[in-house]
Amino acid sequence: MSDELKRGLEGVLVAESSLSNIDGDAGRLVYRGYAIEDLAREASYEEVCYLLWHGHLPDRDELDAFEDALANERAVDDRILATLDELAGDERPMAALRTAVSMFSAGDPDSAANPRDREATLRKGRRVAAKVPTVLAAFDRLRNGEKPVEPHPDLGYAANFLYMLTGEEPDEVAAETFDQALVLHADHGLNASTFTTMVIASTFADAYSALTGGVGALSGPLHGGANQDVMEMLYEIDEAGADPVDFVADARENREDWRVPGWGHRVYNVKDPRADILQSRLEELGESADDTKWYDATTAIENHLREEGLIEKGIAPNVDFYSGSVYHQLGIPMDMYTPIFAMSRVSGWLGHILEYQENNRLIRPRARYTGPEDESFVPVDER
Ligand SMILES: CC(=O)SCCNC(=O)CCNC(=O)[C@H](O)C(C)(C)COP(=O)(O)OP(=O)(O)OC[C@H]1O[C@@H](n2cnc3c(N)ncnc32)[C@H](O)[C@@H]1OP(=O)(O)O
Ligand SMILES: O=C([O-])CC(=O)C(=O)O
Repeated sequence: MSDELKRGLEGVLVAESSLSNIDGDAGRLVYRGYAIEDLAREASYEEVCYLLWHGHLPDRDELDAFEDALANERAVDDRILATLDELAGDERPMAALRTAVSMFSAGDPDSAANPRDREATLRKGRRVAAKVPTVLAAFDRLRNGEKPVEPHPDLGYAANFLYMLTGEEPDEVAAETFDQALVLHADHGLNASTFTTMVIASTFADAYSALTGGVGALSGPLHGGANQDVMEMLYEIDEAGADPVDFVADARENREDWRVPGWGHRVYNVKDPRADILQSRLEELGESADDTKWYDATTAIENHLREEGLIEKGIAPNVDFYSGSVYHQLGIPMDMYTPIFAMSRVSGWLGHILEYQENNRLIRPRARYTGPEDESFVPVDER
C-alpha cells in the first residue's frame, strides 16, 4: 500500500474508460474517438447520448427509436410539479433540480430493479435525461407565475427545452446553438461530478441516488457553477460601466484569493477546445443580433490574460468561460446555466455508471490519519 498522498486525487488512475479522452497539453477532447469539433458540428445531443451509452453512433433506425423513447418519457409526475411549485418561491433552479432528480424514482416502474440490471439502469437514465429539461423549464415558469408548457413531441431534445422554457418554438439558429452546447458538455472523463456518481454507483446504490449526487457535485463554483459566475462578473462590469480588462486586473490585484471564473482546469494546460467552439458561436450570435458586447468583453479579458502570461502558466479559458454568454444571447436566465450543464452531463454520468458497474469495485480510498492516539476517555460531566 503506497503512502504517497495525492491531494484531490490529482493524476491518480482509478478506472479504465472508453467514453472520453482529454489531451490537456494539446487541447484535444474526443468522445469514443470522435473529435469534439466534429461532434459539435455534425451530431445532435441525442446521437451523442446514444454514443456514450451504447458505444457506437446510432444508425438511422437506432436514432429514430432512441429519440422516440426519450420523447415519450418527457412528462413529469404531478407530484414533482407540485413540489417544484412549492420550491419556486425561494429555491434556486439547481437545488430544485437536485430535489426533482431524487424524486424521479417515485413512480418509476424500474425503481425496485436490481441496480446490477444494466437494461433497467439504461431505462432509468433515459427517463432522467428526458425529464430534466421538463423540470427545469417548468420550474422557471412556475417561479415567474406562469403555467408549465407541456413537452412538444415533435421537437428534438434541445428545441423542446427552449420551447418549454419560453412557450415559443425556437428558430433554427437558437435550437442548433443550444444543441451544440449540450453536445459540448456531455462528458469529460472523471470530473468531480462524474466521479461522485461513480462512487455512489460503486456501492450498487441505484442510478437515482448516483445522479442526484452528480447534480450536487456539479453545483459548486469550482466545477459547473463557474458558468454563472462568469456571467455575474460580466454583469458587474457592465453595470459599473467598467472596462473589462481594468476590472479583471483590479480584481486580481485587490480581491483576496480572487480567481478568474471560467479559467483554469485540472486537466487542460491550454485553452479548452470547447471554449474555442463556444467563443465562435458567441461571436456569430452577437453579430446576427447586432450586439457583440459580451463577445467583446470576454475576448478582451482573454487577450489581456493571455498577454499577461496566464495561459503560459497553464491557466486558460475553460468551457465555462464562454457558455454563459452564449446562453445569455439565447435569452436563458443566468441561474439556469449550471442546471443546463447538468441536463447535458446526465449522459456522461450515466455512461460512466454503466461502464464502471460492468467491472465494479467499491470505491474506497483512505486518508493518512493525523489525529491523536491513546487519548483517555473522560465522561461528559468530568470534561
Ligand atoms: C466544467 C469545469 O468544471 S471547468 C472548471 C470550472 N471552474 C472555474 O472556472 C473556477 C476557477 N478555476 C479554478 O478554481 C481552478 O482552475 C480549478 C479548481 C478549476 C482547477 O484547479 P486545480 O487543478 O486544483 O489547480 P489549483 O487550484 O491548485 O491552482 C493552481 C494554481 O493556479 C492558480 N489558478 C487556478 N485557477 C485560476 C483562476 N481561475 N484564476 C487565477 N488563478 C488561478 C491558483 O491560484 C494556483 O496558483 P498558486 O499555485 O500560485 O497557488
Ligand atoms: O473535467 C473537469 O474536471 C471538469 C469538467 O467537468 C469539464 O471540464 O467539463
